[in-house]
Amino acid sequence: MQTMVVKIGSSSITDGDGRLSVERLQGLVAQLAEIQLSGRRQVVLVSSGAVAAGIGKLGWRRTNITMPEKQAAAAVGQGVLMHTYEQLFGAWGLAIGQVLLTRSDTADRSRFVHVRNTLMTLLHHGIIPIVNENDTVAVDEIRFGDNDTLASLVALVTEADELVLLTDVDGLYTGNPATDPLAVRISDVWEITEEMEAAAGGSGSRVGTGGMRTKVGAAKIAVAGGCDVVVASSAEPGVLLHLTRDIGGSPDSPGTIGHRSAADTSNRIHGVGDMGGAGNGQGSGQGNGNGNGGPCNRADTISQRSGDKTSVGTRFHAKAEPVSLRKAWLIHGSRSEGELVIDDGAVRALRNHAASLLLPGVREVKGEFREGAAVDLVDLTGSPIARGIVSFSARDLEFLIRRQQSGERLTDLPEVVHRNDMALVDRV
Ligand SMILES: Nc1ncnc2c1ncn2[C@@H]1O[C@H](COP(=O)(O)OP(=O)(O)O)[C@@H](O)[C@H]1O
Ligand SMILES: N[C@@H](CCC(=O)OP(=O)(O)O)C(=O)O
Repeated sequence: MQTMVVKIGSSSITDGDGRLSVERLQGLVAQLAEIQLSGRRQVVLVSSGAVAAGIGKLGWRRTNITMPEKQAAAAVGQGVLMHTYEQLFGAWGLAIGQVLLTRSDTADRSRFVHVRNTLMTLLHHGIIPIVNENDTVAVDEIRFGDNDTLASLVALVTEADELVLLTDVDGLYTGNPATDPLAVRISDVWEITEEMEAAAGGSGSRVGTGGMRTKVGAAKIAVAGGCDVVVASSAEPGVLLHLTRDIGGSPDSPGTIGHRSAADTSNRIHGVGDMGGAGNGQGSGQGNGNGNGGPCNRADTISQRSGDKTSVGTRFHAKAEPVSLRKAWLIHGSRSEGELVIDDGAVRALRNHAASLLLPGVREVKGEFREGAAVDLVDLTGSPIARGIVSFSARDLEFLIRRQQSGERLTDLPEVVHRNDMALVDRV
């Protein structure tokens, strides 16, 4: 069965006063339950709202709140949130499981694997995982900080087919629609450009965190791993039902956004994805009905397809040749513990010949790390080339480099970073 990760932002589950709105949650849960129970998808929910729910429950005001107070509010609110979900999903006969994560849970490979096993086991038993950042313990160095990024990693971990980011706006616009009345919605994105990233601004609400910027960042991660991403409005009636009813329909109806057939999903992360039949709208932007002028021109250059009134939200299409889960994890999930400066010959070998990194290509070792750590491989100017799992500790590597420089011939050494344990930064 296909897996769909749905992230609901704080702005979508709170009322005008910033308090948790059970009514809004009810509508979304009803859709998720229908999707899960009909067998159309197995659902993973990433839900924000702990801080908002806590502040509402405690009667605090959001302005001038300190970090410990925010974390205390999350401690209260997470309970309120899960109690609410428990009741709402329970009414449909569905069980839920709470999964609270920090960045360090994905940075460490073995914890990443444990998180994956837990999520997969919940899914196997038909239990809906409800994921949030573990706000009460997360400090800056180990924080995702926004649930969009967290949701994209959850999509990678669960090898999801689709990540839906539900928010208070119906997609990515050519500018922030809260401040730019001429901004138009982009309906399909085949390649995330710098211009597009620049158009994505911060949060428009009092309760939201990352705004569109973190959603585009999340989309970048998920599409590299072979997962389609849709940014859509939670307020649109039946939005999730639209998105899941439609595999194989006509390209422009709300029901046709999905393009992956059930048969081609098994290879979605490890193999080559199939974009068959989904090539519509690729290329320059379509007319957006705005006539001439700035926003119109901007839309034409930054969107592959703008101003489409019929589709749901913005769909970021998965890369046709996704990287393996391990490589996606290396670049986006792991935390680098050091740096290897490599010479130009090694850069060429890595980039052009898919080679492993051998000792003669390593010029310098920076940082303290043990064998098996994730390290960045940078060129002589310091530009990042790749990240990989290193076979030696920093100390051993330095020792080997010194022996090599003194003229000793070192044979039969393992690769410093094996190709299978390496991801090039510009490919992921
Ligand atoms: N280019 C853009 N297109 C659409 N929305 C944008 C854009 N730039 C900034 N935004 C803002 O992003 C907001 C959604 O993000 P956010 O407030 O963080 O919501 P959530 O709580 O759902 O994560 C929108 O309300 C909008 O004001
Ligand atoms: N973990 C926080 C939410 C952080 C966050 O990213 O919020 P949002 O931008 O509304 O998705 C909470 O539960 O309040």
